[in-house]
Amino acid sequence: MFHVEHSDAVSESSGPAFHISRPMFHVERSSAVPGPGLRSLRIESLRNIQRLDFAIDTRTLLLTGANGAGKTSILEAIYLLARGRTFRGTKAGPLTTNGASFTRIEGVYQPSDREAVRIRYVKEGAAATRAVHPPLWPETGGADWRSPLQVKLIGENAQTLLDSEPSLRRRFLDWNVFHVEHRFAQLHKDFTRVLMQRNAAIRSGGSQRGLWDRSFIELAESMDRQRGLFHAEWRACFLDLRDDYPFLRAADLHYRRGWPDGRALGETLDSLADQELTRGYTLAGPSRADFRIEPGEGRRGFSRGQAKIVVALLQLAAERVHRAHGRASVIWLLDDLEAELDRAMAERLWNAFESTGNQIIVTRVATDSDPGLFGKSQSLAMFHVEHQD
Ligand SMILES: Nc1ncnc2c1ncn2[C@@H]1O[C@H](COP(=O)(O)OP(=O)(O)OP(=O)(O)O)[C@@H](O)[C@H]1O
Repeated sequence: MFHVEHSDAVSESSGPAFHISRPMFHVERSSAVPGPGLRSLRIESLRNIQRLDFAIDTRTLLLTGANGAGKTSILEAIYLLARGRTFRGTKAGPLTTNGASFTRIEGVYQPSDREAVRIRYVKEGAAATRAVHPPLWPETGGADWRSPLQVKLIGENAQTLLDSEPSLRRRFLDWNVFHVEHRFAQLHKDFTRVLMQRNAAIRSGGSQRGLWDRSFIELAESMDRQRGLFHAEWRACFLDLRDDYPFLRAADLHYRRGWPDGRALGETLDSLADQELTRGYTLAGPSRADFRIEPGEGRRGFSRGQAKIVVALLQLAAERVHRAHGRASVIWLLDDLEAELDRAMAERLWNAFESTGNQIIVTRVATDSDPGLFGKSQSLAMFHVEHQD
């Protein structure tokens, strides 16, 4: 089937100021049954979106519009459905539309292997709830890391991952480890509990510290094993993807476990005993783990655009690992993918995302009806998002 449709922008929202067009551009070059993906999205009172309701019948959804139109807010809505929290910092202000009392988002997601699920996120004041019908994993109550809807975001400042505090990278790493080995969540929880007890023992003089060391070391080694296994596969996928980007020719992805290689954790902790008493917390173990991209060839770092590519490749590599383990497919949320990239790089990266075969929701700053490099997609609907102040 091949179908291209152009139409003028028509308001589909009942809100006075927010508009999304009917598809301005619709292409279906494949007759394949649509794969897993979000089939519909309804938003009420999220940022500048008073009301929005639309169906998605393509693999790629392109949202175009001027700055501040509300494109990122649509990605945010999908992210809220998937993870129950926003990706924007507190600087973005309250997510509920000024003057409204609640935010409600509803989506229908079609997984690859079972009936469609309806996911609803509601936030009223400080309280937020998320519900999945029918519930898929009653035993976990739908804890967000096992949400039926999985998303991976390349957003504004994606580069922060590379130069932020190690805690952000640890969270990123652990999130990805969870999706290969679900039992990692419990391990992480148990470890955090023992770490807190051990830290409390250090702060109260250290005499009870040894009581926690055995379980601390056992849990630490299990966590390190899981992280190490994931890293080995992740690194292999990253090195494979890296070959398409000459500036990454000699780059590598290293994992640091949180204590020196070739040295037992118990021995390391013994050697740090006095320092721990002075500092008041545990100085070695998985809570000090990190990962690094070494640029190689004597380079000291990456430009902003290069760093964005690196982060995108880290996400693509993680997705390959998850796929190899039979995990549910993710939806890519790509916010202004082209920003900071030259045309050749943007095209290369876009091809890498498209070749995953997963659903992609991508935004583009544009006020015309040109789909740009996304126009070559196999299955694309383009909407224009508009907001009139
Ligand atoms: N609580 C709120 N109530 C009403 N409007 C809000 C609220 N929070 C944010 N906004 C507005 O909603 C809009 C959100 O824009 P968004 O970031 O989604 O736009 P965008 O199309 O992605 O823009 P850009 O291309 O510049 O990234 C902004 O204009 C912002 O001022």
